[in-house]
Amino acid sequence: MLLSINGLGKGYDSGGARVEVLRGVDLALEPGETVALTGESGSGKSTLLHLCAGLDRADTGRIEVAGRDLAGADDATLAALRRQAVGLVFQQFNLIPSLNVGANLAFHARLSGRDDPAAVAALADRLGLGGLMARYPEQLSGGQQQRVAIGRTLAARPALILADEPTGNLDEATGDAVLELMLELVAEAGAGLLMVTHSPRLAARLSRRVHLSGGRLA
Ligand SMILES: Nc1ncnc2c1ncn2[C@@H]1O[C@H](COP(=O)(O)OP(=O)(O)OP(=O)(O)O)[C@@H](O)[C@H]1O
Repeated sequence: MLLSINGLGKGYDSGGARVEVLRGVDLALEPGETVALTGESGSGKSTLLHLCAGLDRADTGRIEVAGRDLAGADDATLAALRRQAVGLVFQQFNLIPSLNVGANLAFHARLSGRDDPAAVAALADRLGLGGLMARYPEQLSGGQQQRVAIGRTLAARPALILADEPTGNLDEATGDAVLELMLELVAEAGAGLLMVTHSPRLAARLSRRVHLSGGRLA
């Protein structure tokens, strides 16, 4: 099992009151599965993704990534997990402005100890970025920047990819093309994907859909 979530609970203190956002979330994701996570604004989708990435800690329940329990893990273990097993793609591309495309692509692979220049070059070609390696993020279109962000994540070869509306910033045609490419590359890598989207149309392109409502998944 790549991702295993049982009875996950998370709340926040907000203006003196406690708001329980997740109230017993269960989810299992196998390698190679792509799961769309839908839910109304404020239902807790980003909260769930952050917990899966080890960026925040749950109040109750269990969450395991590639067999490692995140609840009991110390900060160093969580940081290592983020470097080696989990890849994140956000709506904001979060590219490093002072690095060119080639260096942005290699950055996470280096951090995770999987820097392989030939593999990065092949990935760049697949993403249609081969001719843009010397450019800087500000010299790219939104769709190109998001392809770099996806490539940077995939170059580190994470087992689990967490994506928060990865095409939310792009026009429909560009977003569709970028998603198609991402799904192809994720499938080739045999990785698992959990992707937040507001779009039922995009959700239908993934192998399964789960809906977050009232703090639980259905
Ligand atoms: N750090 C925080 N402190 C207090 N409340 C928070 C915090 N983070 C999130 N919340 C609250 O938790 C709820 C869930 O937020 P979250 O961002 O997970 O929802 P979401 O489903 O991703 O929403 P959207 O689709 O609008 O991005 C919201 O009511 C939000 O205001």
